[in-house]
Amino acid sequence: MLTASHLGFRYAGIPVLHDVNLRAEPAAMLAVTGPNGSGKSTLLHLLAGVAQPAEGTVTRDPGIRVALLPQRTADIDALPLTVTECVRIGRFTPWRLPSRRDRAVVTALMERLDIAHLARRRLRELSGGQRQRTLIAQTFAQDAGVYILDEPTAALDTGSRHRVHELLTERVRDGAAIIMASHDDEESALADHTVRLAAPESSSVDPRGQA
Ligand SMILES: Nc1ncnc2c1ncn2[C@@H]1O[C@H](COP(=O)(O)OP(=O)(O)OP(=O)(O)O)[C@@H](O)[C@H]1O
Repeated sequence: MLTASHLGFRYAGIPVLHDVNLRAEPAAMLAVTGPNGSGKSTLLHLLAGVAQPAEGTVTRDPGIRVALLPQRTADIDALPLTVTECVRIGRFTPWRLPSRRDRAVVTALMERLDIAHLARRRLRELSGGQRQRTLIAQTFAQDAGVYILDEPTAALDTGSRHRVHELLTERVRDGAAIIMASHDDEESALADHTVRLAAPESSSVDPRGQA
């Protein structure tokens, strides 16, 4: 579904990723792990196509839809969106009004992620975990073939975490590919495969880690 070959990336000449190779298969989950600063978010941006690699290639199957849940989404807080409007963006098609199915998908996800009671609240009025659940709902509203998730449950309590994990497992069962950055060993254990990124060069943490 999505393949990365010999990926390399630098910020202002400083190398972050070197020779990273991975493949996202249908009906499988891939965990991306590694210490802070090892380049997990950078790698996910390259895979989603929001940044271009300095070396190597990312290839996606023709027609495949890729949904990205970034770690930092400060821009969206500036918009005066309600929770429902934010989730509905996941179904957004500019040339038509939301269909009955769009509304049903949005409602079901809001109930699943326990944000239905917040429907009319603005994003900036939410707690960190409520906001994260809203953005997860927006991502899963997209009916994508590949979901790229950057530490999706980092801000969530145990109950919410389990809800998200159930959703991930279901999407995989339905044939999606999931690529997920995570610091949590229990969460990474849900994955079928793991890519571990090496510690940044200035750090002495786990120098064996190699993608
Ligand atoms: N926009 C940027 N400009 C310059 N350097 C950056 C930029 N974004 C990230 N970096 C640097 O690139 C390296 C990798 O960052 P990245 O956010 O990809 O790591 P990460 O593994 O996702 O970290 P964390 O676990 O803390 O989320 C870090 O050293 C970081 O300081």
